[in-house]
Amino acid sequence: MRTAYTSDQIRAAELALMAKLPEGTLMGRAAAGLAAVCAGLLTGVRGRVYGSHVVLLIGSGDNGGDALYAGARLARRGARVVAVLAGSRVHEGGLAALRAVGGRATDLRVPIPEQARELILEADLVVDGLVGIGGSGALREPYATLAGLTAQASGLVVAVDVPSGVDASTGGVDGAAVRAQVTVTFGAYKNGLLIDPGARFAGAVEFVDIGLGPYLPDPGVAAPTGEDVADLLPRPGAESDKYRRGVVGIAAGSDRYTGAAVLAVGGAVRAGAGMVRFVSSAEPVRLVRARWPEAVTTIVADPLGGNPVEEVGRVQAWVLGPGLGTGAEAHAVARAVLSTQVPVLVDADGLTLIARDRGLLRRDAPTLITPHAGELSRLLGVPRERIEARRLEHVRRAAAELGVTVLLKGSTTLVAEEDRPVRVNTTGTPWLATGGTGDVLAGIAGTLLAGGLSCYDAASGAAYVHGLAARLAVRGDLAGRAEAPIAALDVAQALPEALRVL
Ligand SMILES: NC(=O)C1=CN([C@@H]2O[C@H](COP(=O)(O)OP(=O)(O)OC[C@H]3O[C@@H](n4cnc5c(N)ncnc54)[C@H](O)[C@@H]3O)[C@@H](O)[C@H]2O)[C@@H](O)CC1
Ligand SMILES: [K+]
Repeated sequence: MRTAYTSDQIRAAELALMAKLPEGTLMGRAAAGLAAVCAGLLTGVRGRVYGSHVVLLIGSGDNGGDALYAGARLARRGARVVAVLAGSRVHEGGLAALRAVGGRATDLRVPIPEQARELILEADLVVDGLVGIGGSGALREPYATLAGLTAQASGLVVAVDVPSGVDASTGGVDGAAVRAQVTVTFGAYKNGLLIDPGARFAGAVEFVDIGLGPYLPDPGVAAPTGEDVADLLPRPGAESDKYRRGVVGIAAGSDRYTGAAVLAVGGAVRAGAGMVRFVSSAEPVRLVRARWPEAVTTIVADPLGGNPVEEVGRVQAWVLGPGLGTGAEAHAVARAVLSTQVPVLVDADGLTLIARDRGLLRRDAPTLITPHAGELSRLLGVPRERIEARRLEHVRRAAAELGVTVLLKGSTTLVAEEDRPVRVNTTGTPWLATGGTGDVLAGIAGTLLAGGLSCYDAASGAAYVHGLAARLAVRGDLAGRAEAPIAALDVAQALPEALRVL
């Protein structure tokens, strides 16, 4: 499990560790790690460090100090290093170290002279040491202009600890931020490196151990690795039969919306359900039977005329909602499913129904909801843009207010349950942003719920496997071939391979 922390948590741990070490030790470790990564990158693109042009963007805090000491190390190896001093103060020790080995420093405060632009645009490497975990709010000038200029850099951009402009604790970005190819982070991951929009600015994250581990508190955010997910997933044993492996019920589709049902059932079948019981009106049932003969189907002609899921037979978990519709008949199906005593996953139209009738969520058995930001917006009464900008805050709030497990879809999928770290999924791909992939995800998570996983584990395991399957589908394999667009059914079809390589 890769764990991540807020700035305050990191700072407290650093204070505890620093108290036991000679002054400057931690910055020395950070700068050495940063310089090593930079040297490796320069060697990769230029063949050597000697003679390369390095520009350091230096703010007034210790983040700038790290960059200056690392710049000094690079200058010692023959790099031509220029520090752009953007703050009202500068880390004096770091600046002296850089000057001692022939590095230059240019004091470039507002307004940004043309020279700063040229330096940034032409450098082989730009090191962003403007602000780290001490940053708060939108970047002020001249930092904002400098951060914006990094987008035009022709060389590499490496962020120190966290890209300046990204809120390390939340991943929020208000205004300009440095867009890095690599972020070298010290001591522990910061939440903002894993959660969008911040994660998008961080690029590849390189971790430098400065000895903080024993001093870190319980994490607020955690990203499961493939190994973690493999450990979670149920594997059939000698004594397994289809009932023990888990029967998942799927109440989805309507005569108007049939595709979502086919995709959700596909996700469940391909994720390895012991059995899928599908209940819907006649047309979706016809299509599901044609595509997935493995599913056992029930047609409900009149959901208002009695309990619509009574005849379905025993299930260990339900998936409710994809393509279900939002009228009175769909409401009757939702009420019947949510009245059962087994875990229920609510997605898509099911979310519209519970947004209108919160009473549906009053139940004893576990509930997992899987909204995207728009659907969560309706559930919380918060504008979609605000949710997108503050995903961590809102997924936590939804779990607390609704008393359910919440999987918030998006470029980085988050899973929240009260009193647990928010789980972040790292396997997604932008190609997943296509219609129907959410239905497949619902089917996978439903299968894992039916297999006995908790909502929290089923949601994070499903997100991981779903993202991995999408990556496989995009490339044909994991061997780095070119990427191609995918359809939702491709993701379902790639699930067995994803489970094999996990
Ligand atoms: N504390 C420690 O033990 C260690 C800290 N390290 C480095 O120190 C950094 C933290 O240093 P600091 O606490 O000095 O803080 P930072 O250097 O991250 O930033 C603080 C400075 O930035 C300014 N600032 C804050 N928000 C701003 C904004 N929106 N626009 C413009 N300026 C803004 C503040 O006025 C202050 O001068 C870490 O990110 C890391 O890079 C490392 O050297 C490892 C050890
Ligand atoms: K930075």
